[in-house]
Amino acid sequence: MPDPDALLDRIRRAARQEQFLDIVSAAEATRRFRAALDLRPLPAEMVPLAASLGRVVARGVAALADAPPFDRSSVDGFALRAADSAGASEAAPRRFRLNPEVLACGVSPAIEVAPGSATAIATGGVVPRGADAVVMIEQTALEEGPEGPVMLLSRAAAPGQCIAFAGSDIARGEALLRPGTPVTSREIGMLAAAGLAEVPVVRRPRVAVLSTGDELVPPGAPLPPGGIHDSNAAILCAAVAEHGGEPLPLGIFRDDEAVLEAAVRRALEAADLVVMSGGTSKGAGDVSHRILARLDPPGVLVHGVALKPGKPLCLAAVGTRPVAILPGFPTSAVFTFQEFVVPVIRALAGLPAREEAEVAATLAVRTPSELGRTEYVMASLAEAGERLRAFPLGKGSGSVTAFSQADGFFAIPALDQGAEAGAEVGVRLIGTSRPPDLTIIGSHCLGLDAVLEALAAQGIRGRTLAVGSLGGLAAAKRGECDLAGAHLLDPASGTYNAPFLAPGLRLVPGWRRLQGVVHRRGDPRFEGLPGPEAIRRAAADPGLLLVNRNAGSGTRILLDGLLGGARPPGHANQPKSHNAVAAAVAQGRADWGVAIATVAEAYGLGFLPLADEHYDFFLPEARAARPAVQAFLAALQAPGVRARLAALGFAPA
Ligand SMILES: Nc1nc2c(c(=O)[nH]1)N[C@H]1C(S)=C(S)[C@@H](COP(=O)(O)OP(=O)(O)OC[C@H]3O[C@@H](n4cnc5c(N)ncnc54)[C@H](O)[C@@H]3O)O[C@H]1N2
Ligand code: MOO
Repeated sequence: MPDPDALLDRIRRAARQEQFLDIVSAAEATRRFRAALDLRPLPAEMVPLAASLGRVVARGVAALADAPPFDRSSVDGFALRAADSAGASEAAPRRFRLNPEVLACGVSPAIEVAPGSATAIATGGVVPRGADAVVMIEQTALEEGPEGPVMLLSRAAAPGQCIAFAGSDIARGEALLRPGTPVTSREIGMLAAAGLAEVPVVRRPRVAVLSTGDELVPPGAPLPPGGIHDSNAAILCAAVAEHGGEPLPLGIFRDDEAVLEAAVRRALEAADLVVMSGGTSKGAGDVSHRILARLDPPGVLVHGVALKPGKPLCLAAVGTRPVAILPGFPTSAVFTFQEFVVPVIRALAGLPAREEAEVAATLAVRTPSELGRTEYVMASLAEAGERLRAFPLGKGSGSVTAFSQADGFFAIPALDQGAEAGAEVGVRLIGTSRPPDLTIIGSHCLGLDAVLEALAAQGIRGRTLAVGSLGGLAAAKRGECDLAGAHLLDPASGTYNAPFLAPGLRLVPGWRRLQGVVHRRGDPRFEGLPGPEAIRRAAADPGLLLVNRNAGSGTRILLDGLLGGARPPGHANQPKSHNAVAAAVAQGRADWGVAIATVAEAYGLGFLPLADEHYDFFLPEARAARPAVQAFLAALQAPGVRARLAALGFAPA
């Protein structure tokens, strides 16, 4: 175990080199940020009842009216004096003179119920003076007497029977809502019943959201080479609204200090809080934090947090107005936003702290971590018997999907270099995701989406975790998934998947897909060659660059077999998906690779067939009876799914 002080010293020195001169812990960053801000809820404003949904009650709201507003009959029947009914029975019914009025809803009674009399009343009718009970119509009969109509009652009534008394539900002046209550449809119903047309709510904090970066284009606009869609602004604005704020999307700004400074100054005038993303690290274009030095004090409070994702986070205040510059990487941006900015928005919005839930899980694979930063690892959860298993998404800070698709995250402490497979981790849950009905781990295939969509239409939620064919097989053996998708070639027998079966596993046939060499159309070095011949020539041509695949993938096993030990240029470039291979070839970063026909076509690439491989599923016997698994097996055979698979280019197994 290294000496922690010496380690911290090393980390500080490294941080200085990185120019994060004052890197602090997450707790210290939070402390400094909060100390500089005024975190009381913003002032109240009155809004119409219908507009109060989702807002936060600013001050106590008292009822303006009783509910019900009068003593009200809760049945259809007759209002009478309970004392007159004493002794009534089927054998000896009591007789009541019927008063000449009928108290429908909304009718104000004119006739007092005198002893020995009764008045017909509807559910919701006003109980008339003199009456102290209502009897149900089913317990009565009517007849015509010598002095007019008579009601015969066959059961004695108790005083107060079938009457809802005025104010018994809501009493005028009663406190209905307390400050800090989020208004839902339930609160709105009570307020309406108590006569309120307007509600005092906390003014929503206005949060200006700016994206910076020359490469950014808004979603919907075509991507130029090197361009990226601005996803941060979209997720941040939506998250602002989710936590009681009002987003002000201010758009995308180039890495131009003067333009950005003017935008930040405008944002500070219009908003209660300013959130930027991008340009906070150390690149030449990273200008955002420099601007803050020129605004009103106290300025930058924190720049650099010993945290992953999120190291370059910059927290500042202009007066007591919070400014956060989030790292540009999407996972880093949204993670630091959730950790540091959401509590501030909620406080200003008058909302209570967010509820946080944590579950215990066993880590499925060894997870390395950078020394010196507390690393938060986004993970998916899968049920494995009694226990939950945590699978790190392994997508890194630049991923857009890591935070959005994770069930939660766990921490690896700053002084650890990783966590071992089998370690117990506490996973803090994100959002409202619950474990899926069906977990499929292994090699991902586009065809799987056709099956899972059919299941989704039946209300069955499937989840796929792409860990490669061998990873899926291992997970199936450990009983951590319902199915493992695989396309594993056994070179000795030339067959797929079956040779890899282990006790307790069953093989479910999936479909066949064509693997082949992908190249740019028209490239004379490939055009027209048979696949295996193309590989032999390409491997011998030093001018051609390969894009390989990751170890453990079925495609890599196939390619390794065909290369026969050769390591052509580009061999070390090993992305994890068919799409990455196709993109590298299409964009000219490589000249050839191996991928499936469906993907080659999607990228407009030339395709030279190599192998008709089988994509099947390993099914742990212990899971076979689960309804979601049975539904999956049925969907695999369904004509609609088969047709979709065929349309995508997948052949029957
Ligand atoms: N030499 C060093 N390089 C980097 C360091 C470092 O310490 N030394 N830190 C790394 C870490 S950690 C992070 S996190 C990132 C964050 O850098 P920036 O905040 O400066 O972000 P950018 O460089 O502007 O962008 C990074 C990345 O994210 C994409 N991006 C930016 N904005 C958006 C957006 N609105 N929507 C979607 N994607 C966005 C951008 O295109 C880049 O790909 O720096 C490391 N580098
Ligand atoms: O801290 Mo950065 O957010 O690792 O990727």
